[in-house]
Amino acid sequence: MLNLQHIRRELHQIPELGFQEKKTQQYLLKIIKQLQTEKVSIQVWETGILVFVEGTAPTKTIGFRADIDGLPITEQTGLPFSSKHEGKMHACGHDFHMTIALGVLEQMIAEPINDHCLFIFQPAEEGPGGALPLLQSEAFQTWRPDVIFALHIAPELPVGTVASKPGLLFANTSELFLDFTGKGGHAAYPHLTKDMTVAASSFVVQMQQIVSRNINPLEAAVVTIGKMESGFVQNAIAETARLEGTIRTQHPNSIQTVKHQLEKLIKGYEIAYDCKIEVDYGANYYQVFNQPDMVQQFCEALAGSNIRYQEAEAAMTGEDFGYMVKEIPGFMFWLGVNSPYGLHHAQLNPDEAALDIGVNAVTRTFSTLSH
Ligand SMILES: CC(=O)N[C@@H](CCC[C@H](N)C(=O)O)C(=O)O
Repeated sequence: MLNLQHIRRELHQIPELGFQEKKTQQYLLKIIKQLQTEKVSIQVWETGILVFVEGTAPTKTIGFRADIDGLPITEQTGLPFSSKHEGKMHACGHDFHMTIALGVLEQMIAEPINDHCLFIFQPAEEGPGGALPLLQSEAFQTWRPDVIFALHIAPELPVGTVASKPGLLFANTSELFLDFTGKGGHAAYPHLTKDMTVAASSFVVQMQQIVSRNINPLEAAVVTIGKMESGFVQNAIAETARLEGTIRTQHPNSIQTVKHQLEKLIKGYEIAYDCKIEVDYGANYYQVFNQPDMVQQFCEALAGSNIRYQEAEAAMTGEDFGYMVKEIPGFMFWLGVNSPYGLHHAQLNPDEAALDIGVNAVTRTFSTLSH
């Protein structure tokens, strides 16, 4: 029987960024091949893996997706099994998602259900997005599921609790990268320069009015700058600056409204600060919209278990799984892992007791969705 805690800790130590998950892929393949029987087929796609388990009397294929990439965050948990990859961390729980998928795979092989099962180990959820190219790949078409589901850890929920809701669960997102170019010079002669630290700082503050003045307050939207870089020494004026952030909206059309306003602001800043500003929207994800009847079936799957279901609120987090449920009926749920530090925090430390809960919830869901 797989030791899930051990697997999670091994995966936790080797986080890799989107489409670089080579070690992770090798590790997963090693475990999957230990479980493989004549009823199990494997395909590799980029740095991801698809595992197909034949059903006993199939009428459809049920897909479960686990994302496998880490984040460019330096871990500060102090745990003995901390990341061995400098500057990278599983700070969004994908080590949990993979481990739970392996635990369920083991169960589905031991006790196959009527329908076929497809386990999708998907790269690059944090960016640039693996779900869309995977959906369009030949590998996926071979075993394209008829229904699909996924989970995400929830640090704020206690272990033993899961949460979901019919309809909108995760937001529409767009990454945002802004490059400012002005004119550098001596710190004592600002009048001879075009200072990009000042331009970019002012831009960060000004752009916060885009949402408050252009988006219907009843439709949530967020613009966040998570990283700001400019200059190289204390007594020189910065010639360039870079802002990196993200746009989140509850309504698909609001993303365009925010981008349109942002571009008007850029034109104004180029004139006011006599500079050039280039914008790049990076990866864009479609909202996760849960199929109501599948959420209902999820609740039914948990009946008689020790897992507590609660209604979730829509969140402004993004998920490229949204592209999958746009095309394939499906849903996503939150799994409580009880950590005082949240997602994308360098001290995120999910409770490993949630691994078994996750396996139980997903296994039950497979059985309920099967005819
Ligand atoms: C669940 C979660 O935290 N997902 C990420 C997805 C990131 C998408 C992209 N890099 C962006 O920032 O728009 C999130 O940050 O919500």
